[in-house]
Amino acid sequence: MTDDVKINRGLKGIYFERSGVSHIDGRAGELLYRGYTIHDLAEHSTFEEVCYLLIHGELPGAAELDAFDAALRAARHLPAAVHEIIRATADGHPMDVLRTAVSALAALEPDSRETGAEAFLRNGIRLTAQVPMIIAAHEAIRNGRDPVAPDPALGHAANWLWMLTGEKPSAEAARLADVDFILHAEHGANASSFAARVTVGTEANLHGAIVTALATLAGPAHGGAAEDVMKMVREIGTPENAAAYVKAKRAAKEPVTGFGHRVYRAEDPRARHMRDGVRKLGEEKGAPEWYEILQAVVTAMQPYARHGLNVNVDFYSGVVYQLHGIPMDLYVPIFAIGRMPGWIVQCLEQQQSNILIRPLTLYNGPQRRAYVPLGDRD
Ligand SMILES: CC(=O)SCCNC(=O)CCNC(=O)[C@H](O)C(C)(C)COP(=O)(O)OP(=O)(O)OC[C@H]1O[C@@H](n2cnc3c(N)ncnc32)[C@H](O)[C@@H]1OP(=O)(O)O
Ligand SMILES: O=C([O-])CC(=O)C(=O)O
Repeated sequence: MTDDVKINRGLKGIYFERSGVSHIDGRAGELLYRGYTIHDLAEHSTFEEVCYLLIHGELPGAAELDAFDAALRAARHLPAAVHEIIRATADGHPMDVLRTAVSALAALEPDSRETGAEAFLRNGIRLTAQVPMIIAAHEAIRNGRDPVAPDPALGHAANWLWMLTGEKPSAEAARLADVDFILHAEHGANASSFAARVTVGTEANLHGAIVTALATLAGPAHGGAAEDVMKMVREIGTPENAAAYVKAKRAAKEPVTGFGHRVYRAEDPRARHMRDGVRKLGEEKGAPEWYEILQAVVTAMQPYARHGLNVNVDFYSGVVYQLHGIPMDLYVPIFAIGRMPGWIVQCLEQQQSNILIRPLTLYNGPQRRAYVPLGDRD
């Protein structure tokens, strides 16, 4: 009932906490994980190494990495009841199936209710290993196949492709998936990580926070964008149609998906790596037109770049998955595989200096008024 309060809708530009995990410079288009640029990590690192870095704060030594990797591989197990739940929900969107299965794991694995750093770490590693298993098992079951057992000889990305397709991936395909996971691993107070922190703020457990995060990631303004970009590319059909498509969207004041970001004003630094992936893979697979359509959209959006409207990470990633023959509805779940360490470390940070996250809404409903008994209402 106060008129002079400043409302920060969407919490735009508001710092709600300190974090030592990732640094985003939106104007420069720079992203650091624990001080290392995303470019160095994408070029030289593996997802397992990045998980260790994000969670423990330092790059691992060889023995530390081996132990971390062994723990991840040892955690590749799903209770039989989860396969039953996947069967029962197999016709649903993979993101709904994934969220339901993680929720079921909370009820099936007794230590999931434990809180505290040690429990978050233990459950976080287990969930990091289980999330790709759930997605791959769903893909097998909905196509009438039995889930593929994990291969302990394969790393995280290669094993996920193996479980998804039942075929051993090439080194290049495994590396591209690995880089994709690295690029999606962490991004500060994005909507899904913030939602996970809100859950932990109530002293809830990690499984609950990951369920919250999965629900939040699914929307098209966040992780769902890659799927929408692919739909857009299909709708555009040929590079010549891109300008008219963009013009119509702008005239209707609708967002062009894969563009825009709450923090970046320069190009999202992660996009560069995915752009290279689309170009190379498109040429390799004899399908260069996808890259050409995307670039035609970028050209058509050029006039808006000076307003800070550039491509984000998801502009190119959908087409990379498409070129790999991965169904469109798996694009958001793939983002979730990559984002696991980000969610875990944000939850750990939240828990280490916990506080209930509870902002205010400024009331603008009716003034105080007299209650009218049911029989006296019009
Ligand atoms: C991994 C990720 O989550 S990355 C984001 C993935 N999402 C998408 O790609 C969906 C498309 N993008 C969007 O909807 C938005 O850019 C968001 C939701 C990501 C960010 O939105 P906000 O930070 O709230 O920006 P906001 O909506 O205020 O946009 C600022 C201006 O840019 C315009 N704008 C923002 N995104 C777009 C877009 N994709 N296409 C066209 N115009 C856009 C807005 O219309 C607005 O213009 P105005 O000031 O003239 O009204
Ligand atoms: O930071 C954001 O708002 C969205 C994003 O790019 C991410 O989660 O990777």
